[in-house]
Amino acid sequence: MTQHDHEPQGVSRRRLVSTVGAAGATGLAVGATGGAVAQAVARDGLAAPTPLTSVGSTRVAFHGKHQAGIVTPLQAVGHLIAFDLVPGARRKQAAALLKRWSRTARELMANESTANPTGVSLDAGPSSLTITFGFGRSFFSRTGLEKQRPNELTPLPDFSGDALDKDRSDGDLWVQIGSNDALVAFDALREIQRQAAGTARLRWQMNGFTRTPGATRRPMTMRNLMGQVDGTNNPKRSEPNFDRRIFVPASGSPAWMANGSYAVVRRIRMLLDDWDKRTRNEQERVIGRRKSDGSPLTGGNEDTEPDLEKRGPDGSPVIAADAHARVAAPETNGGAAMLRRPFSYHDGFRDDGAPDAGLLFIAWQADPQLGFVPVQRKLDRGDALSRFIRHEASGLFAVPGGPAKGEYVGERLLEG
Ligand SMILES: C=CC1=C(C)c2cc3[nH]c(cc4nc(cc5[nH]c(cc1n2)c(C)c5CCC(=O)O)C(CCC(=O)O)=C4C)c(C)c3C=C
Ligand SMILES: [Fe+2]
Repeated sequence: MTQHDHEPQGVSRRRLVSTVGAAGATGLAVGATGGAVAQAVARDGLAAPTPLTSVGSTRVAFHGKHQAGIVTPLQAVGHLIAFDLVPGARRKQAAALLKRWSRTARELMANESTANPTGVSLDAGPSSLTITFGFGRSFFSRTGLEKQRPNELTPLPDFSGDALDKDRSDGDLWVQIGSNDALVAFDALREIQRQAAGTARLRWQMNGFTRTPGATRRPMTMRNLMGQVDGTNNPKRSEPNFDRRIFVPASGSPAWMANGSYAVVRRIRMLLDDWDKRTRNEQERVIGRRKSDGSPLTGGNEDTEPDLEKRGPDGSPVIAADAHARVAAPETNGGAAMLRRPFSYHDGFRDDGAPDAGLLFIAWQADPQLGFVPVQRKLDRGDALSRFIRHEASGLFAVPGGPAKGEYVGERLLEG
């Protein structure tokens, strides 16, 4: 079964829209891909062939209005990779690369790759693989396409809390890979990197993860490495202004970005040893929500709207003035909204023994100047969470709309 519009079928649509961007677990209740059957061999010690589980058999469509990997339920494993064009590579070589990458993405996402030289993903189904492509600001000068460069790629401002590593920021081209199987994701990563040879070289790579589908009794919003329920108040696809906030309109400008979106990528390290020393109450005050179930401190359950006006017996707001959820909320930012679809990361331990771990924060919006920037400006000034996090790398990428049949991603830019 294919996920049309990048959503699994067979799942309650209501539940799905309410958990988009946080929904590693929502991908589990889907049917099997036609013909995709586990390659188990019936011999001593091995079970007879059985159909793939719903996790393995779920396929996300490559073609569509939007690229896959934006409203697709978040997968268990993610790789983010940025490339720079090699000296001498121009528009023609870039177009050839995007053509190769698109063919690979289409085949791998359909589990129909004939190449598969590594064999790493041979036994698995498509496992909700998505491969999403974007262009950084520097791409346009390297390829002589400055006139096509969207204003939305204006560099993000410096924020006072930034400690950015330039070598792990930005890039001409950006690829996001997601899958519910780590081997499938790794194989896609290798293939994307292999095909870049001679045209683009790796600038940086980051590896992330979230919860595995089926790990919880029911689909639940994911938790980040601070243990918080994260993704609750994401914009819902059922909301009338969802598309307007997240995607460039079909009539939008530049024309090649129709139905596309802008991805803000921030590598945010969490100071977990400091965080873990705080009491549960202190931690909950920092966010404004309960750790147990993500419900607002003003009461109710995870889906209850926080009451930002409510005051406690001493007259102070129950959700503190600097609570992250208050400072970031669209209601306190003139409606500014973004779709957060982050992966967690863990890259071992630092010299002081602290985990090098945090969030690969990815925010999707129609215009980062109206989504991420005003919210981050405000968080930068007075967010209780900022004492426990460090922004270490940053990128902003234009992610064109989904390819039509026979088209490659970015064709409208590169052949326009
Ligand atoms: C600039 C945008 C944001 C950054 C950077 C950011 C970092 C960040 N957030 C968490 C944990 C949580 N964030 C939550 C809510 C939330 N965060 C943002 C924006 C940024 N977060 C928004 C717009 C919202 C929604 C606010 C609202 O409308 O209520 C929550 C609460 C649950 C939820 O709604 O998701 C948590 C928890 C971390 C750990 C982090 C950096 C590491
Ligand atoms: Fe947040």
